[in-house]
Amino acid sequence: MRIAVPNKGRLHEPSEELLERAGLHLVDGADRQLHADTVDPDVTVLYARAADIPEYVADGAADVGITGLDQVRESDADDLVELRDLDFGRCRLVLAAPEDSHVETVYDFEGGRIATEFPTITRRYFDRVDVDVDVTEVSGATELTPHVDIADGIVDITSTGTTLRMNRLAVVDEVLESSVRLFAREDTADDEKVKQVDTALGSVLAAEDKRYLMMNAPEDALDDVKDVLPGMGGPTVMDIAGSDQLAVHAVVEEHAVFETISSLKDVGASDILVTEIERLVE
Ligand SMILES: Nc1ncnc2c1ncn2[C@@H]1O[C@H](COP(=O)(O)OP(=O)(O)OP(=O)(O)O)[C@@H](O)[C@H]1O
Ligand SMILES: O=P(O)(O)OC[C@H]1O[C@H](OP(=O)(O)OP(=O)(O)O)[C@H](O)[C@@H]1O
Ligand SMILES: [Mg+2]
Repeated sequence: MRIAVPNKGRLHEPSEELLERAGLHLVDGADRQLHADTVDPDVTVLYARAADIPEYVADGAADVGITGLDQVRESDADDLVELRDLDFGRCRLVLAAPEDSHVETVYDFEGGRIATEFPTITRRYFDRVDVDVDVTEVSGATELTPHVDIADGIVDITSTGTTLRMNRLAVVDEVLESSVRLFAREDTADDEKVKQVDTALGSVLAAEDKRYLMMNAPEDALDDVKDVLPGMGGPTVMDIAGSDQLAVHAVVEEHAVFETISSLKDVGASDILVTEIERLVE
């Protein structure tokens, strides 16, 4: 079973980090540029350009892929199914025009020229809104093209908005909201190994916004402690040898930790520990 992962660029490191955190540790090999073995002898990692990954999965060179939704939509690859939003590489594909142009809506582009690294998505978008434009594919520095009379507008990626601002471009419309996805082919999406990898990656995401709370509490405070802990399936309660205190463990939403600790102290809990959770399989 092969996982295609971006070989460079901004998605490379976070993708590898996610695999590591999911327990799919990469084993050092001679050519980590091309592929890497993992601790699971049945799972290998194949490195490819972010833009090529959908095609690799569609062709069967890999069984699952990790890349941006923009790349999946831009590719001609059919029969791909999205398994999971991996919640990084968040960006927007937007239609933008020079700030000083008279363009206000997409309809003002009728008969105009659009430069983009995403010609497929762009043509599909203009077809949908029924505006006739000439789409030119460029391979970088898209933001410059309206200023050198190559285009009247662009469709490009933005996240902080800095690049658009620096190039005096204003957003006219949003074309696509993107983030990194785990995807497979239709015919392999239900394979046991594919599901295992999906579950492992999902377990990292599920744990991210949770914390594990451990505390001691007097027996007669247990009901109050339970009331305070929203926890998943109630807290775990254990006797402490030679003590009239109980040990109470629970999983709590990260955003609720601050308030929960105050309430726990109020009802008599002590020695409260908060720890991160590596993975959580529900
Ligand atoms: N500014 C950004 N913020 C968040 N995600 C982004 C941003 N720019 C790109 N991405 C996401 O990362 C993916 C890959 O972009 P990246 O810049 O790493 O590679 P690239 O420029 O396509 O690769 P190459 O260097 O091979 O041309 C994009 O398709 C998109 O999903
Ligand atoms: O809204 P911002 O935060 O400014 O991000 C948007 C920029 O980020 C990407 O470029 P990248 O940095 O990947 O450089 P590249 O053109 O070499 O791909 C994208 O192509 C935009 O140019
Ligand atoms: Mg880039």
